[in-house]
Amino acid sequence: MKSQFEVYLRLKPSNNQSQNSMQYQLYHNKRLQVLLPRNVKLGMINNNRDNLEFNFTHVFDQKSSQDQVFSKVTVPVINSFLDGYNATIFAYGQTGSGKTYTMSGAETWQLRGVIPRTLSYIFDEIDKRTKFQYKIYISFMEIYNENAYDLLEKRHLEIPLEQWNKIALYEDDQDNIHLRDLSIHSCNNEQEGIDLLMMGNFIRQVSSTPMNQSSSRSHCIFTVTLEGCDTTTETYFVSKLHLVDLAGSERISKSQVEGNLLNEAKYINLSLTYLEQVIIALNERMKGANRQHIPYRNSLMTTLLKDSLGGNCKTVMIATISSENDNLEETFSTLRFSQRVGQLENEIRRNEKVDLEAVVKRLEQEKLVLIRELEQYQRSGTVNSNNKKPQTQQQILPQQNGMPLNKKQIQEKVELYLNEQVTQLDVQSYDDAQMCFEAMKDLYNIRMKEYVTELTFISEKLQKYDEILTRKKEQSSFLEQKENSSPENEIYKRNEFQQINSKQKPNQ
Ligand SMILES: Nc1ncnc2c1ncn2[C@@H]1O[C@H](COP(=O)(O)OP(=O)(O)OP(=O)(O)O)[C@@H](O)[C@H]1O
Repeated sequence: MKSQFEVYLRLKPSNNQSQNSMQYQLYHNKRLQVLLPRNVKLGMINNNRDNLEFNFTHVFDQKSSQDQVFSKVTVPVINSFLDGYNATIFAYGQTGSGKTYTMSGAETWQLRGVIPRTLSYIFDEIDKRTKFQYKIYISFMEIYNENAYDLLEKRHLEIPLEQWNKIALYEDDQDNIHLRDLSIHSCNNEQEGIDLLMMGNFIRQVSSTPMNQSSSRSHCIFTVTLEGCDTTTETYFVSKLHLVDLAGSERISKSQVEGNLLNEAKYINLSLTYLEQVIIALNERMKGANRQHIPYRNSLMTTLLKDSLGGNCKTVMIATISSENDNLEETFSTLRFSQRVGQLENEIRRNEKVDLEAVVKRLEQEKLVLIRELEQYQRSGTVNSNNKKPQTQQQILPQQNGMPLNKKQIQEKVELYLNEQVTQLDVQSYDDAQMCFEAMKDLYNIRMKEYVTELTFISEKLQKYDEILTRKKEQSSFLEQKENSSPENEIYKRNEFQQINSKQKPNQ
Protein backbone atom coordinates (compact mmCIF):
# COMPACT_ATOMS: atom_id res chain seq x y z
CA MET A 1 0.00 0.00 0.00
CA LYS A 2 1.39 3.44 -0.95
CA SER A 3 1.68 5.97 1.86
CA GLN A 4 2.43 9.57 0.97
CA PHE A 5 4.64 11.40 3.46
CA GLU A 6 2.64 13.89 5.51
CA VAL A 7 4.29 17.20 6.24
CA TYR A 8 2.95 19.52 8.94
CA LEU A 9 4.18 22.98 9.75
CA ARG A 10 4.18 24.56 13.19
CA LEU A 11 4.87 28.24 13.74
CA LYS A 12 6.43 29.19 17.03
CA PRO A 13 4.80 32.18 18.72
CA SER A 14 6.72 35.38 18.15
CA ASN A 15 8.88 36.67 21.00
CA ASN A 16 8.36 40.29 20.10
CA GLN A 17 5.47 42.05 18.51
CA SER A 18 7.72 44.45 16.62
CA GLN A 19 7.94 44.92 12.88
CA ASN A 20 10.60 42.25 12.90
CA SER A 21 7.95 39.53 12.82
CA MET A 22 7.67 37.49 9.66
CA GLN A 23 4.75 38.60 7.49
CA TYR A 24 2.63 35.76 6.19
CA GLN A 25 -0.82 34.71 5.05
CA LEU A 26 -2.33 31.34 5.82
CA TYR A 27 -4.92 29.82 3.49
CA HIS A 28 -7.22 27.02 4.74
CA ASN A 29 -4.51 26.01 7.21
CA LYS A 30 -2.73 24.28 4.33
CA ARG A 31 -0.99 26.94 2.26
CA LEU A 32 1.52 29.37 3.75
CA GLN A 33 2.38 32.51 1.82
CA VAL A 34 5.41 34.31 3.23
CA LEU A 35 5.78 37.97 2.25
CA LEU A 36 9.36 38.91 1.46
CA PRO A 37 10.54 42.03 3.28
CA ARG A 38 11.98 44.62 0.86
CA ASN A 39 14.81 45.69 3.10
CA VAL A 40 16.11 42.18 3.68
CA LYS A 41 18.69 40.99 1.18
CA LEU A 42 18.65 37.25 0.99
CA GLY A 43 20.98 35.79 -1.60
CA MET A 44 18.87 32.68 -1.87
CA ILE A 45 15.64 34.45 -2.70
CA ASN A 46 14.62 35.66 -6.14
CA ASN A 47 14.17 39.40 -5.56
CA ASN A 48 11.64 39.68 -8.36
CA ARG A 49 9.06 38.04 -6.19
CA ASP A 50 7.37 39.59 -3.20
CA ASN A 51 6.14 36.32 -1.70
CA LEU A 52 6.80 32.58 -1.65
CA GLU A 53 4.21 29.86 -1.16
CA PHE A 54 4.46 26.45 0.50
CA ASN A 55 1.90 23.66 0.84
CA PHE A 56 1.40 21.38 3.81
CA THR A 57 -0.89 18.64 5.06
CA HIS A 58 -1.81 21.16 7.74
CA VAL A 59 -0.29 24.33 9.19
CA PHE A 60 -0.48 24.92 12.94
CA ASP A 61 -0.42 28.64 13.57
CA GLN A 62 1.11 30.37 16.56
CA LYS A 63 -2.00 29.80 18.69
CA SER A 64 -2.12 26.03 18.18
CA SER A 65 -2.11 23.96 21.33
CA GLN A 66 -0.11 20.82 22.09
CA ASP A 67 -3.35 18.87 22.13
CA GLN A 68 -4.34 20.09 18.65
CA VAL A 69 -0.98 19.08 17.24
CA PHE A 70 -1.20 15.67 18.87
CA SER A 71 -4.77 14.93 17.73
CA LYS A 72 -4.21 15.98 14.14
CA VAL A 73 -0.72 14.62 13.53
CA THR A 74 -0.22 11.71 15.84
CA VAL A 75 -3.51 9.93 16.52
CA PRO A 76 -3.93 8.49 12.97
CA VAL A 77 -0.28 7.44 12.97
CA ILE A 78 -0.56 5.60 16.30
CA ASN A 79 -3.74 3.86 15.17
CA SER A 80 -1.95 2.46 12.17
CA PHE A 81 1.05 1.57 14.38
CA LEU A 82 -1.31 -0.39 16.67
CA ASP A 83 -2.64 -2.18 13.58
CA GLY A 84 0.90 -3.41 12.82
CA TYR A 85 2.41 -0.74 10.54
CA ASN A 86 5.79 0.91 11.15
CA ALA A 87 5.67 4.66 11.63
CA THR A 88 8.01 7.59 12.13
CA ILE A 89 7.25 11.13 13.24
CA PHE A 90 10.19 13.48 13.06
CA ALA A 91 10.55 17.14 13.97
CA TYR A 92 12.82 19.26 11.79
CA GLY A 93 13.71 22.93 12.15
CA GLN A 94 16.33 25.38 13.28
CA THR A 95 17.51 25.60 16.88
CA GLY A 96 14.93 27.13 19.16
CA SER A 97 12.05 26.77 16.69
CA GLY A 98 10.10 24.33 18.89
CA LYS A 99 11.12 20.77 17.97
CA THR A 100 11.63 19.62 21.56
CA TYR A 101 8.59 21.63 22.69
CA THR A 102 6.53 19.76 20.09
CA MET A 103 7.97 16.28 20.65
CA SER A 104 8.59 16.21 24.41
CA GLY A 105 6.79 19.33 25.65
CA ALA A 106 7.47 21.99 28.23
CA GLU A 107 7.56 21.92 32.03
CA THR A 108 3.88 21.47 32.82
CA TRP A 109 1.71 18.40 32.26
CA GLN A 110 -0.71 20.48 30.20
CA LEU A 111 2.12 21.43 27.84
CA ARG A 112 3.36 17.84 27.40
CA GLY A 113 4.26 17.02 23.84
CA VAL A 114 3.80 14.27 21.28
CA ILE A 115 5.85 11.56 23.07
CA PRO A 116 4.09 11.56 26.48
CA ARG A 117 0.69 11.95 24.78
CA THR A 118 1.52 9.03 22.53
CA LEU A 119 2.23 6.83 25.55
CA SER A 120 -1.13 7.74 27.15
CA TYR A 121 -2.99 7.14 23.90
CA ILE A 122 -1.31 3.78 23.22
CA PHE A 123 -2.27 2.36 26.62
CA ASP A 124 -5.83 3.77 26.44
CA GLU A 125 -6.29 2.18 23.02
CA ILE A 126 -4.82 -1.15 24.08
CA ASP A 127 -7.44 -1.36 26.85
CA LYS A 128 -10.18 -0.84 24.26
CA ARG A 129 -8.90 -3.36 21.72
CA THR A 130 -9.98 -6.43 23.65
CA LYS A 131 -9.49 -8.98 20.87
CA PHE A 132 -5.78 -8.11 20.73
CA GLN A 133 -2.97 -8.83 23.12
CA TYR A 134 -0.12 -6.34 23.11
CA LYS A 135 3.34 -6.06 24.53
CA ILE A 136 5.12 -2.71 24.44
CA TYR A 137 8.87 -2.10 24.55
CA ILE A 138 10.75 1.17 24.66
CA SER A 139 14.23 2.25 23.69
CA PHE A 140 15.68 5.73 23.58
CA MET A 141 18.91 6.74 21.87
CA GLU A 142 20.87 9.82 21.03
CA ILE A 143 23.13 10.45 18.05
CA TYR A 144 25.89 12.82 19.00
CA ASN A 145 28.94 13.54 16.80
CA GLU A 146 28.09 10.57 14.56
CA ASN A 147 27.96 8.12 17.49
CA ALA A 148 24.79 6.56 18.85
CA TYR A 149 24.29 6.16 22.62
CA ASP A 150 21.71 4.47 24.80
CA LEU A 151 19.81 7.04 26.87
CA LEU A 152 18.21 4.38 29.06
CA GLU A 153 21.43 2.87 30.37
CA LYS A 154 21.53 3.87 34.05
CA ARG A 155 25.31 3.47 34.22
CA HIS A 156 25.54 6.52 31.97
CA LEU A 157 24.47 8.67 34.92
CA GLU A 158 27.73 7.92 36.66
CA ILE A 159 30.30 8.09 33.89
CA PRO A 160 31.26 10.80 31.39
CA LEU A 161 30.05 10.61 27.80
CA GLU A 162 33.48 9.57 26.56
CA GLN A 163 33.14 6.30 28.48
CA TRP A 164 29.65 5.48 27.29
CA ASN A 165 29.09 2.40 25.19
CA LYS A 166 28.51 3.24 21.57
CA ILE A 167 25.59 1.50 19.92
CA ALA A 168 26.87 -0.74 17.16
CA LEU A 169 24.98 -1.02 13.89
CA TYR A 170 25.27 -3.90 11.53
CA GLU A 171 23.47 -4.88 8.38
CA ASP A 172 22.48 -8.43 7.56
CA ASP A 173 22.66 -9.85 4.05
CA GLN A 174 19.12 -8.57 3.43
CA ASP A 175 20.26 -4.99 4.14
CA ASN A 176 18.27 -4.91 7.36
CA ILE A 177 19.77 -2.78 10.11
CA HIS A 178 20.31 -4.34 13.53
CA LEU A 179 21.46 -2.59 16.70
CA ARG A 180 23.71 -3.86 19.42
CA ASP A 181 24.10 -2.30 22.87
CA LEU A 182 20.75 -0.56 22.78
CA SER A 183 18.64 -1.63 25.76
CA ILE A 184 15.00 -2.48 25.16
CA HIS A 185 12.63 -2.00 28.10
CA SER A 186 9.34 -3.71 28.60
CA CYS A 187 6.64 -1.13 29.35
CA ASN A 188 3.35 -2.18 30.96
CA ASN A 189 1.60 1.12 31.42
CA GLU A 190 1.71 4.83 30.68
CA GLN A 191 3.56 5.66 33.89
CA GLU A 192 6.39 3.23 33.14
CA GLY A 193 6.70 4.81 29.68
CA ILE A 194 6.81 8.35 31.11
CA ASP A 195 9.43 7.25 33.67
CA LEU A 196 11.61 5.90 30.84
CA LEU A 197 11.17 9.12 28.84
CA MET A 198 12.11 11.22 31.87
CA MET A 199 15.09 9.04 32.65
CA GLY A 200 16.34 9.34 29.05
CA ASN A 201 15.89 13.11 29.01
CA PHE A 202 17.67 13.34 32.36
CA ILE A 203 20.64 11.25 31.17
CA ARG A 204 20.77 13.42 28.03
CA GLN A 205 20.88 16.63 30.09
CA VAL A 206 23.48 15.30 32.52
CA SER A 207 25.75 14.34 29.64
CA SER A 208 25.41 17.62 27.82
CA THR A 209 28.28 19.99 27.16
CA PRO A 210 27.82 23.69 28.12
CA MET A 211 26.30 24.66 24.83
CA ASN A 212 23.89 21.75 24.91
CA GLN A 213 22.20 23.12 27.98
CA SER A 214 20.52 25.81 25.95
CA SER A 215 20.42 24.01 22.64
CA SER A 216 20.34 20.34 21.82
CA ARG A 217 23.24 19.36 19.61
CA SER A 218 22.16 15.78 19.16
CA HIS A 219 19.44 13.85 17.38
CA CYS A 220 17.14 11.81 19.63
CA ILE A 221 15.14 8.76 18.68
CA PHE A 222 12.47 7.47 21.07
CA THR A 223 11.28 4.11 19.79
CA VAL A 224 8.16 2.22 20.82
CA THR A 225 8.08 -1.39 19.64
CA LEU A 226 4.87 -3.30 19.72
CA GLU A 227 4.26 -7.01 19.61
CA GLY A 228 0.61 -7.65 18.93
CA CYS A 229 -1.52 -10.74 18.60
CA ASP A 230 -5.00 -10.88 17.11
CA THR A 231 -6.40 -13.60 19.35
CA THR A 232 -9.18 -14.47 16.91
CA THR A 233 -6.82 -15.29 14.04
CA GLU A 234 -3.58 -15.99 15.92
CA THR A 235 -1.91 -13.41 13.73
CA TYR A 236 1.16 -11.89 15.28
CA PHE A 237 2.57 -8.56 14.24
CA VAL A 238 5.52 -6.41 15.25
CA SER A 239 5.63 -2.71 14.50
CA LYS A 240 7.91 0.17 15.39
CA LEU A 241 7.16 3.79 16.07
CA HIS A 242 10.13 6.18 15.94
CA LEU A 243 9.59 9.61 17.48
CA VAL A 244 12.53 11.72 16.39
CA ASP A 245 13.73 15.08 17.63
CA LEU A 246 16.46 16.19 15.22
CA ALA A 247 19.23 18.60 16.14
CA GLY A 248 18.86 22.22 14.98
CA SER A 249 19.17 22.65 11.23
CA GLU A 250 20.96 26.04 11.15
CA ARG A 251 24.09 26.53 9.10
CA ILE A 252 27.55 26.83 10.69
CA SER A 253 28.06 30.35 9.37
CA LYS A 254 25.04 31.42 11.37
CA SER A 255 25.92 29.66 14.62
CA GLN A 256 29.44 31.20 14.58
CA VAL A 257 31.01 28.63 16.84
CA GLU A 258 34.58 27.46 17.38
CA GLY A 259 36.56 24.45 18.67
CA ASN A 260 34.56 21.57 20.09
CA LEU A 261 31.29 23.27 19.31
CA LEU A 262 32.38 23.79 15.73
CA ASN A 263 33.00 20.07 15.57
CA GLU A 264 29.48 19.36 16.85
CA ALA A 265 27.99 21.85 14.42
CA LYS A 266 29.90 20.23 11.56
CA TYR A 267 28.54 16.79 12.45
CA ILE A 268 25.01 18.11 12.73
CA ASN A 269 25.32 19.99 9.46
CA LEU A 270 26.78 16.98 7.79
CA SER A 271 24.13 14.55 9.00
CA LEU A 272 21.34 16.95 8.01
CA THR A 273 23.00 17.49 4.65
CA TYR A 274 23.08 13.72 4.20
CA LEU A 275 19.43 13.59 5.21
CA GLU A 276 18.72 16.17 2.52
CA GLN A 277 20.73 14.15 -0.02
CA VAL A 278 18.71 11.03 0.78
CA ILE A 279 15.48 12.97 0.32
CA ILE A 280 16.71 14.44 -3.00
CA ALA A 281 17.78 10.98 -4.25
CA LEU A 282 14.42 9.50 -3.27
CA ASN A 283 12.64 12.39 -5.00
CA GLU A 284 14.60 11.83 -8.19
CA ARG A 285 13.87 8.11 -8.10
CA MET A 286 10.17 8.83 -7.63
CA LYS A 287 10.19 11.12 -10.63
CA GLY A 288 11.54 8.27 -12.75
CA ALA A 289 15.29 8.95 -12.66
CA ASN A 290 17.48 5.89 -12.72
CA ARG A 291 18.67 6.14 -9.12
CA GLN A 292 19.47 2.72 -7.78
CA HIS A 293 21.69 4.00 -5.01
CA ILE A 294 20.24 6.03 -2.16
CA PRO A 295 23.09 7.30 0.09
CA TYR A 296 21.69 6.10 3.40
CA ARG A 297 25.05 4.92 4.68
CA ASN A 298 26.67 8.34 4.61
CA SER A 299 25.51 9.07 8.13
CA LEU A 300 24.36 7.18 11.19
CA MET A 301 21.04 8.97 11.31
CA THR A 302 20.08 8.19 7.71
CA THR A 303 21.22 4.58 8.18
CA LEU A 304 19.07 4.24 11.28
CA LEU A 305 16.07 5.85 9.63
CA LYS A 306 16.50 4.00 6.35
CA ASP A 307 13.15 2.28 6.64
CA SER A 308 11.41 5.53 7.58
CA LEU A 309 12.83 7.31 4.54
CA GLY A 310 11.97 5.04 1.66
CA GLY A 311 10.98 1.72 3.12
CA ASN A 312 8.13 0.09 4.95
CA CYS A 313 7.02 2.98 7.14
CA LYS A 314 4.31 5.61 7.45
CA THR A 315 6.36 8.78 7.78
CA VAL A 316 5.29 12.16 9.08
CA MET A 317 7.39 15.29 9.40
CA ILE A 318 6.65 18.25 11.63
CA ALA A 319 8.59 21.27 10.38
CA THR A 320 9.00 23.95 13.03
CA ILE A 321 9.79 27.56 12.19
CA SER A 322 10.26 30.72 14.16
CA SER A 323 8.28 33.79 13.25
CA GLU A 324 11.04 36.38 13.14
CA ASN A 325 12.57 37.96 10.07
CA ASP A 326 16.02 37.47 11.60
CA ASN A 327 15.58 33.77 11.02
CA LEU A 328 14.11 34.08 7.54
CA GLU A 329 16.97 32.34 5.79
CA GLU A 330 16.71 29.28 8.06
CA THR A 331 12.94 29.41 7.83
CA PHE A 332 13.07 29.25 4.03
CA SER A 333 15.57 26.44 4.21
CA THR A 334 13.18 24.45 6.45
CA LEU A 335 10.18 25.29 4.23
CA ARG A 336 11.99 24.21 1.06
CA PHE A 337 13.20 21.00 2.65
CA SER A 338 9.68 20.18 3.82
CA GLN A 339 8.31 20.61 0.27
CA ARG A 340 10.73 17.97 -0.99
CA VAL A 341 9.84 15.61 1.84
CA GLY A 342 6.14 16.08 1.12
CA GLN A 343 6.55 14.66 -2.37
CA LEU A 344 7.82 11.29 -1.15
CA GLU A 345 5.88 8.14 -0.59
CA ASN A 346 6.65 4.82 1.03
CA GLU A 347 5.32 1.37 0.33
CA ILE A 348 3.88 0.10 3.59
CA ARG A 349 2.70 -3.33 4.66
CA ARG A 350 1.50 -4.84 7.89
CA ASN A 351 4.31 -6.76 9.61
CA GLU A 352 2.29 -9.83 10.35
CA LYS A 353 2.86 -13.49 10.85
CA VAL A 354 0.30 -16.21 11.50
CA ASP A 355 1.23 -18.60 14.27
CA LEU A 356 0.11 -21.75 12.49
CA GLU A 357 0.73 -24.03 15.44
CA ALA A 358 -1.49 -21.88 17.65
CA VAL A 359 -4.25 -21.85 14.99
CA VAL A 360 -4.16 -25.63 14.62
CA LYS A 361 -4.21 -26.06 18.41
CA ARG A 362 -7.22 -23.76 18.73
CA LEU A 363 -9.11 -25.44 15.90
CA GLU A 364 -8.46 -28.87 17.41
CA GLN A 365 -9.84 -27.65 20.73
CA GLU A 366 -12.90 -26.11 19.03
CA LYS A 367 -13.52 -29.35 17.17
CA LEU A 368 -13.27 -31.37 20.37
CA VAL A 369 -15.76 -29.10 22.16
CA LEU A 370 -18.16 -29.34 19.22
CA ILE A 371 -17.96 -33.15 19.09
CA ARG A 372 -18.64 -33.36 22.84
CA GLU A 373 -21.59 -30.97 22.55
CA LEU A 374 -22.97 -32.88 19.60
CA GLU A 375 -22.74 -36.19 21.48
CA GLN A 376 -24.43 -34.68 24.49
CA TYR A 377 -27.13 -33.16 22.33
CA GLN A 378 -27.79 -36.48 20.63
CA ARG A 379 -28.09 -38.17 24.05
CA SER A 380 -30.25 -35.70 25.94
CA GLY A 381 -31.46 -33.03 23.55
CA THR A 382 -29.81 -30.28 25.63
CA VAL A 383 -26.37 -28.73 25.79
CA ASN A 384 -24.68 -27.52 28.97
CA SER A 385 -23.21 -24.21 28.08
CA ASN A 386 -21.92 -21.59 30.47
CA ASN A 387 -23.36 -18.84 28.32
CA LYS A 388 -26.90 -20.11 28.59
CA LYS A 389 -27.78 -19.49 32.22
CA PRO A 390 -31.49 -19.39 33.20
CA GLN A 391 -32.57 -15.77 33.15
CA THR A 392 -35.76 -16.28 35.07
CA GLN A 393 -37.36 -19.00 37.14
CA GLN A 394 -40.93 -18.11 36.20
CA GLN A 395 -43.11 -20.51 34.27
CA ILE A 396 -43.66 -19.90 30.60
CA LEU A 397 -47.11 -20.80 29.49
CA PRO A 398 -47.98 -21.81 25.96
CA GLN A 399 -50.96 -19.52 26.48
CA GLN A 400 -50.74 -15.75 26.77
CA ASN A 401 -53.64 -13.78 28.26
CA GLY A 402 -55.86 -16.79 27.72
CA MET A 403 -55.24 -16.72 23.94
CA PRO A 404 -53.64 -19.71 22.20
CA LEU A 405 -50.10 -19.05 20.90
CA ASN A 406 -49.12 -19.52 17.28
CA LYS A 407 -46.47 -22.00 16.17
CA LYS A 408 -43.61 -19.48 16.10
CA GLN A 409 -44.33 -18.24 19.60
CA ILE A 410 -44.47 -21.81 20.89
CA GLN A 411 -41.14 -22.54 19.20
CA GLU A 412 -39.59 -19.54 20.97
CA LYS A 413 -40.87 -20.71 24.35
CA VAL A 414 -39.65 -24.25 23.71
CA GLU A 415 -36.25 -22.93 22.70
CA LEU A 416 -35.94 -21.03 25.98
CA TYR A 417 -36.86 -24.23 27.79
CA LEU A 418 -34.33 -26.32 25.87
CA ASN A 419 -31.63 -23.73 26.48
CA GLU A 420 -32.43 -24.02 30.19
CA GLN A 421 -33.39 -20.38 30.38
CA VAL A 422 -36.72 -21.38 31.97
CA THR A 423 -37.30 -24.42 34.11
CA GLN A 424 -40.83 -25.48 33.11
CA LEU A 425 -43.30 -25.54 30.26
CA ASP A 426 -46.85 -25.47 31.56
CA VAL A 427 -48.99 -27.43 29.09
CA GLN A 428 -52.73 -27.04 29.49
CA SER A 429 -54.21 -29.01 26.62
CA TYR A 430 -53.53 -31.94 24.36
CA ASP A 431 -53.12 -29.54 21.39
CA ASP A 432 -50.56 -27.43 23.30
CA ALA A 433 -48.56 -30.57 24.16
CA GLN A 434 -48.70 -31.72 20.56
CA MET A 435 -47.40 -28.33 19.36
CA CYS A 436 -44.61 -28.37 21.95
CA PHE A 437 -43.44 -31.79 20.80
CA GLU A 438 -43.53 -30.69 17.18
CA ALA A 439 -41.50 -27.59 18.06
CA MET A 440 -38.97 -29.71 19.94
CA LYS A 441 -38.53 -32.04 17.00
CA ASP A 442 -38.03 -29.12 14.58
CA LEU A 443 -35.56 -27.40 16.85
CA TYR A 444 -33.64 -30.62 17.40
CA ASN A 445 -33.27 -31.10 13.65
CA ILE A 446 -32.22 -27.49 13.07
CA ARG A 447 -29.64 -27.66 15.86
CA MET A 448 -28.25 -30.98 14.58
CA LYS A 449 -27.87 -29.49 11.12
CA GLU A 450 -26.06 -26.47 12.56
CA TYR A 451 -23.66 -28.69 14.46
CA VAL A 452 -22.88 -30.80 11.43
CA THR A 453 -22.29 -27.71 9.26
CA GLU A 454 -20.01 -26.13 11.85
CA LEU A 455 -18.11 -29.34 12.43
CA THR A 456 -17.57 -29.77 8.68
CA PHE A 457 -16.35 -26.16 8.45
CA ILE A 458 -13.94 -26.51 11.37
CA SER A 459 -12.65 -29.87 10.10
CA GLU A 460 -11.96 -28.43 6.65
CA LYS A 461 -10.19 -25.43 8.16
CA LEU A 462 -8.18 -27.66 10.44
CA GLN A 463 -7.14 -29.85 7.54
CA LYS A 464 -6.04 -26.79 5.54
CA TYR A 465 -3.95 -25.33 8.36
CA ASP A 466 -2.53 -28.77 9.14
CA GLU A 467 -1.35 -29.06 5.55
CA ILE A 468 0.24 -25.57 5.59
CA LEU A 469 1.95 -26.33 8.87
CA THR A 470 3.35 -29.61 7.57
CA ARG A 471 4.58 -27.88 4.41
CA LYS A 472 6.17 -25.15 6.49
CA LYS A 473 7.96 -27.66 8.69
CA GLU A 474 9.30 -29.37 5.62
CA GLN A 475 10.83 -26.18 4.24
CA SER A 476 14.59 -26.06 4.00
CA SER A 477 16.58 -24.58 6.87
CA PHE A 478 17.89 -22.02 4.40
CA LEU A 479 14.44 -20.50 4.01
CA GLU A 480 13.85 -20.51 7.74
CA GLN A 481 17.12 -18.71 8.36
CA LYS A 482 16.12 -16.14 5.80
CA GLU A 483 12.81 -15.57 7.54
CA ASN A 484 14.39 -15.26 10.94
CA SER A 485 16.63 -12.46 9.80
CA SER A 486 13.80 -10.17 8.69
CA PRO A 487 13.53 -6.85 10.54
CA GLU A 488 10.15 -7.81 11.96
CA ASN A 489 11.90 -10.54 13.87
CA GLU A 490 14.48 -8.22 15.33
CA ILE A 491 12.52 -7.99 18.56
CA TYR A 492 12.54 -11.74 18.96
CA LYS A 493 16.30 -11.61 19.02
CA ARG A 494 16.20 -9.18 21.88
CA ASN A 495 17.13 -11.74 24.51
CA GLU A 496 20.05 -12.88 22.45
CA PHE A 497 21.34 -9.29 22.25
CA GLN A 498 20.74 -8.68 25.90
CA GLN A 499 22.78 -11.74 26.74
CA ILE A 500 25.59 -10.44 24.56
CA ASN A 501 25.31 -7.03 26.27
CA SER A 502 25.35 -8.43 29.75
CA LYS A 503 28.40 -10.53 28.88
CA GLN A 504 30.21 -7.43 27.66
CA LYS A 505 29.39 -5.15 30.53
CA PRO A 506 31.76 -6.44 33.24
CA ASN A 507 34.74 -5.76 30.96
CA GLN A 508 33.79 -2.18 30.19
N1 LIG B 1 4.78 26.50 20.01
C1 LIG B 1 5.37 27.00 21.09
N2 LIG B 1 4.65 27.63 22.03
C2 LIG B 1 5.24 28.14 23.13
N3 LIG B 1 6.57 28.06 23.38
C3 LIG B 1 7.33 27.44 22.48
C4 LIG B 1 6.78 26.89 21.29
N4 LIG B 1 7.78 26.35 20.59
C5 LIG B 1 8.89 26.53 21.31
N5 LIG B 1 8.64 27.20 22.44
C6 LIG B 1 9.63 27.61 23.45
O1 LIG B 1 10.79 28.06 22.76
C7 LIG B 1 11.98 27.59 23.38
C8 LIG B 1 12.82 26.79 22.39
O2 LIG B 1 12.05 25.67 21.96
P1 LIG B 1 12.68 24.22 21.78
O3 LIG B 1 13.65 23.91 22.85
O4 LIG B 1 11.55 23.29 21.61
O5 LIG B 1 13.47 24.40 20.42
P2 LIG B 1 14.22 23.31 19.57
O6 LIG B 1 13.81 23.48 18.18
O7 LIG B 1 14.04 21.97 20.16
O8 LIG B 1 15.72 23.75 19.71
P3 LIG B 1 17.05 22.84 19.65
O9 LIG B 1 17.31 22.49 18.25
O10 LIG B 1 18.10 23.71 20.23
O11 LIG B 1 16.78 21.64 20.51
C9 LIG B 1 11.55 26.77 24.58
O12 LIG B 1 11.61 27.60 25.72
C10 LIG B 1 10.12 26.41 24.28
O13 LIG B 1 9.35 26.24 25.44
